[in-house]
Order: sequence, then C-alpha cells, then structure tokens
Amino acid sequence: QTTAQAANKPRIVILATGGTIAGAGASSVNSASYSAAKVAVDKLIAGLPELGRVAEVRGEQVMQVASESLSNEDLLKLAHRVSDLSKRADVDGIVITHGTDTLEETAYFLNLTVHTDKPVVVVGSMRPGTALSADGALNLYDAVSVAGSADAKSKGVFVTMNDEIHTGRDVSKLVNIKTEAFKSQWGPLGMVVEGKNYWFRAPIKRHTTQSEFDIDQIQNLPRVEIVYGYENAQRAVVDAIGTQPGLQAIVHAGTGNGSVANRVVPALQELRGKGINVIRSARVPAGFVVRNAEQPDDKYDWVVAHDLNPQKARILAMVALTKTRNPKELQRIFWEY
Ligand SMILES: NC(=O)C[C@H](N)C(=O)O
Repeated sequence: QTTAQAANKPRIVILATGGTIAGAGASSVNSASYSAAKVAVDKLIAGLPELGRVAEVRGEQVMQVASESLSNEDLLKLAHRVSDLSKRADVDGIVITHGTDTLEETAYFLNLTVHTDKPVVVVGSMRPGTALSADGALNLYDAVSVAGSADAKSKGVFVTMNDEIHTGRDVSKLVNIKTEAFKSQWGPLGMVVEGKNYWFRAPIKRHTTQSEFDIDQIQNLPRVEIVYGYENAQRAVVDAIGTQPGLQAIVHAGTGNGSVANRVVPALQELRGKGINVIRSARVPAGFVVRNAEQPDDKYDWVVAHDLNPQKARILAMVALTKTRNPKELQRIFWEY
C-alpha cells in the first residue's frame, strides 16, 4: 500500500494528449505564439507537486498533438483507453489533458460513449506553461481535484477551465486568447475553488451509464462532414462533399435558426434521396434550432441538431449512425442526448 492510499487519497490517471497545456514558448511574454504539444506528461506532473495534496496521480502519454489535428482514430484510441481504465478497481477518476480547440468534441464523445460513473475530466489551457500567468497548472489541479471527488460521480464527463466545472455536453470554446474561453449556454454545473466543488445544477441529457452507445462496441466511426451557411453560399460545396466516399451525413451549419440558402436546399435534398442524412444545425452559438421552422424538416426527412453546435452535432451524428440511419431515430437521439 502506498502512502497516498493509506491517506485515502483518490487514485487518478492523467491521460495526456498534447495541446497548449503541454505547450512551450520562446519566452515568458509569449502567451499566444508558442508550440503546442511539447511537454511530456511526467514533466507536467513533476512540475505540479501540489497534485499530491488531492490525489495519488500517475500519467500516461496517449499521444502528443495539437487538438486541431486530432482524427477519429485518435478519438477512438483515447476513448478505449478511458473505458479500460474506468473499469479498474485501482482507478478512481480520469483526467485528460487536451488542446482547447477541439476539447469540446472529445468531451462530448466521451460523455456519450464511456459507461462509467467515475469522474472523467477533460482539461486544457489557453496559455503555455512557459508564459506569465499560465493557466494550465491551476486548471490541471482543479481537474484532478474534481476527478477525485465523490460528489462528482455519476454526472458524466466534465471540462474544468477557469475555476468552472462544465458538462462536456454543453461546453464550447467561444472566446479566443482569453482564459475565460469556455462557456456553456445553459451555464456551468458549478465551480471548483481550492479543491472544493460547489454545484449549482446537474446534467439532464442522457450520458455515460445511461447512454445506449458503448465505446466498447465501437471500432469505427462513419464519415460525417460539416458545411457552412453564409451570404452567397452556392450548392457546389455540398455537391463536392456529397461525392466523398463513405459519407453518411452532412451537418449544415445554417444561418440564424438553421436556415439554408434556396440555392443549397436542392443539393441537400438530392443527397437525402441517396440515403445521406441531413442534420440542420446553426452557426449561431446560442439558442436552438426549431424543427420545421425555417425549413420543412418533416417533408424533407431532415434532422435538427437541437441546441448542439455543428461540431457537436457531428460527434452525436457519428455515434448515432453506428446504430441507425433512420432519420426519425436520429431525431429522437438528438432530442435525448
Ligand atoms: N489552447 C490550445 O490548446 C490551442 C491549441 N491549438 C490546441 O488545441 O491544441
């Protein structure tokens, strides 16, 4: 028995994937210009001895990349590792260090597919550890502290940034450069301050142990692409994506309430006619898309993304398509998750 176990400290595994939290700049004033994914997890842990106050920590370097370059294969590799660790009796919680650019996508994917009631926390930073007022150390301390808390169990996958605890479903990177980069349109679940959690709400959408999706059954993800709506948008982009091999769905990041240019509608209808699902999301980052408003979804056999932004809608679509291509079933899933 180790000293930490004797002291009843939770045993937390930190799975490192890269990002700015593992970044390094040329000087301490480089807060925005630096290289992501440089520092190994053992060095991150050694640089933060305070972690030993809240947990017995060990690290694993799963990959070392900037998150904008993550692939579906990377996502599956990480999720399978999280699932395996979550089943171990000697692991009480899992922290994933991750670049912030696609952190919301990974967090939502894990929330949808990993069957565990143990806390899983995804964390990043906006400044590299070499910068003045670097935010990674406190974010990581908060993440480990939340991952080791009994009161964080059964609430799904979290993102801790800037003292806030967010659900991986709702949270999105909405601000560049600032350390208050992450927001949930329905609000954070709570805050973590000096190793103590303060909860204000709980997630209502299905996640982790209540999910019908299970990462242990998912070896591949179907291809889903996103097209953007804007003034003067032409159908050629949709037509081009429609020829991509293996395409199973297109997420349309529409203007306003998911509106679609009249020039683009026929292109999407043609794809639907070929069995490709059309998911109507919005480029507006708040509010939600109303079914059969702006476009006749029932008539066209389209799906609306509810309040999910396009990148999160893509994640849920991929996961849902591992089970069904029926648009009515997909719509049910978009309401429930
Ligand atoms: N702040 C960051 O982590 C940004 C970086 N480009 C990444 O996502 O890996």
